[in-house]
Amino acid sequence: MADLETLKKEAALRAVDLVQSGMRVGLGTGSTAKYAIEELGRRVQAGELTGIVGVATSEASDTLARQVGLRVEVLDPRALDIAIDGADEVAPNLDLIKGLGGALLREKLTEVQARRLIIIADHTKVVNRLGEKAPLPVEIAAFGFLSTIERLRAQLPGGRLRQPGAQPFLTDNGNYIYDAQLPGAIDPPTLERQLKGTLGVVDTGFFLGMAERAFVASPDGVSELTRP
Ligand SMILES: O=C(CO)[C@H](O)[C@H](O)COP(=O)(O)O
Repeated sequence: MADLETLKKEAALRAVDLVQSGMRVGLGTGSTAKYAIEELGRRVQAGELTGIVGVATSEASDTLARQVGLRVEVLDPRALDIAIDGADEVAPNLDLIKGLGGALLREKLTEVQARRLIIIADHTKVVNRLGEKAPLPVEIAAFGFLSTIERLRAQLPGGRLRQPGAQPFLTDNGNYIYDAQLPGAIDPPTLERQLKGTLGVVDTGFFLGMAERAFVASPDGVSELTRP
């Protein structure tokens, strides 16, 4: 049976097939998006794609993209033709939870400007409802974070500051992340509005109504899901 890394790569390659010469491409973050960036670099180096400009959603993806020979520019107000990224959960309507890799803010800032957001994932990321497996990452300002967490705990009690070691995890934007377990019955748009209205919250890992399609790889092959 194909291992998860093989599946991630298969999904990534399908998404890269949508990229054409001259496109401005949003470059996602994470172990699945990595395969898409590497393949884009390979096609550019091989001369199969020309005039590609990448806009990276994290410092890590920026570094990788340059290493594989992609031209990388910062995000400006121009639209991106396409963005390719992974996800932590993919709901049947293609609403997503993202941000376990910690890049949610730059991902959202970038991908909201993409004409097409293409998600790449292995089959373990597909869920019936958001929050089924993954926590919802909420990026919060480092200043006053204990107060912000108290406000968040009043809404989502089962959560914790992301702290892999002695110090809290620091995002590329100098912020912290609160990983919130979601209760069973939530309405993502309502919760998103509530959280975004909470003092100290910068953004959430809900990506609602943004993805156009998802390539999901399983041992049976790659299936293509589109937004209903
Ligand atoms: O949102 C993300 C990073 O902020 C990633 O896209 C998400 O965590 C999926 O990562 P992976 O492909 O490594 O499972």
